[in-house]
Amino acid sequence: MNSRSYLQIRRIIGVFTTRSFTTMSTRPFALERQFAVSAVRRACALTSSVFNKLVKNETLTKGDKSPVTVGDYAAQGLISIMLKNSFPADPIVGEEDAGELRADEGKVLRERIIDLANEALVAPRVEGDKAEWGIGPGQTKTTDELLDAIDRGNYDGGRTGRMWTIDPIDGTKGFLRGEQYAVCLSLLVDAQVQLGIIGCPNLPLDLSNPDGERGCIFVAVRGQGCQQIPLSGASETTLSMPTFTPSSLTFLESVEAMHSSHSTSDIISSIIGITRPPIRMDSQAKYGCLARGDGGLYLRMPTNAGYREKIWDHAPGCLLVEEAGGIVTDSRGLPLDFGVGRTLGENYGVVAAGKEVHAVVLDAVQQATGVKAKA
Ligand SMILES: Nc1ncnc2c1ncn2[C@@H]1O[C@H](COP(=O)(O)O)[C@@H](O)[C@H]1OP(=O)(O)O
Ligand SMILES: [Mg+2]
Repeated sequence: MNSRSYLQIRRIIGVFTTRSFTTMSTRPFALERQFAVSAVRRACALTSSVFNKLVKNETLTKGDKSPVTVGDYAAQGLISIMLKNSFPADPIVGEEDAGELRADEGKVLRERIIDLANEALVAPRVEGDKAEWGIGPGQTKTTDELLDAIDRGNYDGGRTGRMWTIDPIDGTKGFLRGEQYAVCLSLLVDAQVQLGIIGCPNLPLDLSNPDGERGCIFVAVRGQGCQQIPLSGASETTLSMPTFTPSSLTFLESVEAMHSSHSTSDIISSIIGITRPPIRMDSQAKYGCLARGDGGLYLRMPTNAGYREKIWDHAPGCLLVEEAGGIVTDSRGLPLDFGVGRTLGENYGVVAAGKEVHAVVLDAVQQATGVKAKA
């Protein structure tokens, strides 16, 4: 075969495989999933670049959170621009708004953010990326376009319709320490999470081998299982939670005791008979780890009854665990309600575990906290 006819055959195969993926797929939310993987992959590259440029190579004064601020705004802007091009009618509940950046004092931050967002937007397209999503060479945006995109995250949420949630850098303290953080995105339809995805650039593929390969995306579509996709480009695997007995559980919990009460978890632990020390980790990476079988239990016990958990902090992770076979409720045993608005409403914490142990854990949570079961 001469090289010309070989190229023609390759082109035909290429066209056929692309079409079969995009138009012949009848799976619900197939395009949204393809989009979300692309957006989160790009945002993970952006946040890793922020870490390498602004955290690793600069001497920060203690408590300087500006790299997180830059990364947060740039990643939300990037995902929001992609959403505007892909699903222009869908509103967004995002963590950030551009108010501070529009003021004169925001000029330096603003310039850094525009540069980083544009760098991420113009990166070459990889398999699965579509030019019409506003990505690839030449797709730079102006300052106003980017600020407007960030501000599209101001939707109030609610019980009806489609909406996306974005948490561009969840686990900011972990991000600054060079530990775990996550880029989180979800699609809700009538207050039900239909698609959840979190990118964890620093997460070991195998927690028992912390020096091994790092970086993955967890993605779930309702009714279609939960998958882990290595950021290296290796093929995805479907996750399912193994069966645990109560005493063989290990807790996953926040590093920050202000975010989840370590002392309440200790009491629950001793009621259940758990002897292993907890795995402490920042961000929704905990939900991804739970879904793939690490630990068997994630508890988030309120430290402050007045704090309102945000929907972008739980919607993606919750679906990952449910699609891997687990159960996620609050301390009353009720499903998390994503239809209240931007928050989950009153704070009853989170109890996420395998279906065999969830009832036992919930009972221990209620004994320890005095929260009553509600039908
Ligand atoms: N008092 C609190 N209780 C629970 N979560 C909190 C509290 N304060 C902040 N958070 C949120 O905890 C999340 C990180 O959780 P984790 O410790 O599991 O990594 C962040 O999204 C952070 O929100 P925010 O980004 O608005 O500060
Ligand atoms: Mg968060």
